[in-house]
Amino acid sequence: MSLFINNVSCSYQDKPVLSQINMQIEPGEFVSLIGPSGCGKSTLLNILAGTVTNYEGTIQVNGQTVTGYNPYFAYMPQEDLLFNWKTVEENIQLYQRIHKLQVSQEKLAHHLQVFGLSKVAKQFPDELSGGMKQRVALLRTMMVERDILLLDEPFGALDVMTRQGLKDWLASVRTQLGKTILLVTHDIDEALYLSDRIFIMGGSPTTITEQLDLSNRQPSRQWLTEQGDLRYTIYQKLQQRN
Ligand SMILES: Nc1ncnc2c1ncn2[C@@H]1O[C@H](COP(=O)(O)OP(=O)(O)OP(=O)(O)O)[C@@H](O)[C@H]1O
Repeated sequence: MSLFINNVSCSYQDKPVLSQINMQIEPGEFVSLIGPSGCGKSTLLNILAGTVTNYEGTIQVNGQTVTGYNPYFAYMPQEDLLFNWKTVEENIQLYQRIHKLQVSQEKLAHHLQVFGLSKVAKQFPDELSGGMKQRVALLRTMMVERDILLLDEPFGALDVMTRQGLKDWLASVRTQLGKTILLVTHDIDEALYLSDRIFIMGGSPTTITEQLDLSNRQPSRQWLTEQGDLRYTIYQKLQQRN
């Protein structure tokens, strides 16, 4: 589904945080949102997810204006928030029930396999590595069957190697997911590796200062090592706060 964010501005207690944010995201696109800490990235995701409502501007999904809680977005917050007393499978099923969805055992088994989680389906989250737990959290979010995934620093708490493994994995399954994905990250390499486009946030109040089109790249670790100039350009833009 397409997502248009039109002139979105938001303040907390009269202090402007976001100003005139404009983004046009095409169906199936993977875009990253990168910006300095505290610039309002989570606020924007919360506006989309319907939990922050005091904003100006409009959000459109497939040309329809949406407000508040709506059936288009699945939101994965920074922490995995899994229940340690439920197995992997039960965590996913419980989340489905909370969202009033029914999922067949067959479909669940298929998704567990795509996510490389079949062997741990009967295990408890605290028996798994951090990377595996994040996969469970991502699968749980994805199975809510919304068309647009909002991922807020999903790999933020992981060590470098686990993080790289998950990036490789997400790059390999993203086509099978068939979703429009908006990823918030602090990590320039993560954004370069995974995205069709990168939106850079900056200024005070925050707006979109730049967007980079990477849709013609062939993402690989080799490609990434050759992107020194691009990485430096993004880094410089992130330093320009005003
Ligand atoms: N509920 C709130 N009430 C008042 N101020 C808030 C609230 N939520 C966020 N803020 C402020 O708004 C600004 C943007 O916060 P937000 O969490 O959206 O930024 P962020 O870019 O996601 O940060 P980070 O990268 O550190 O996660 C910050 O200055 C924050 O302190």
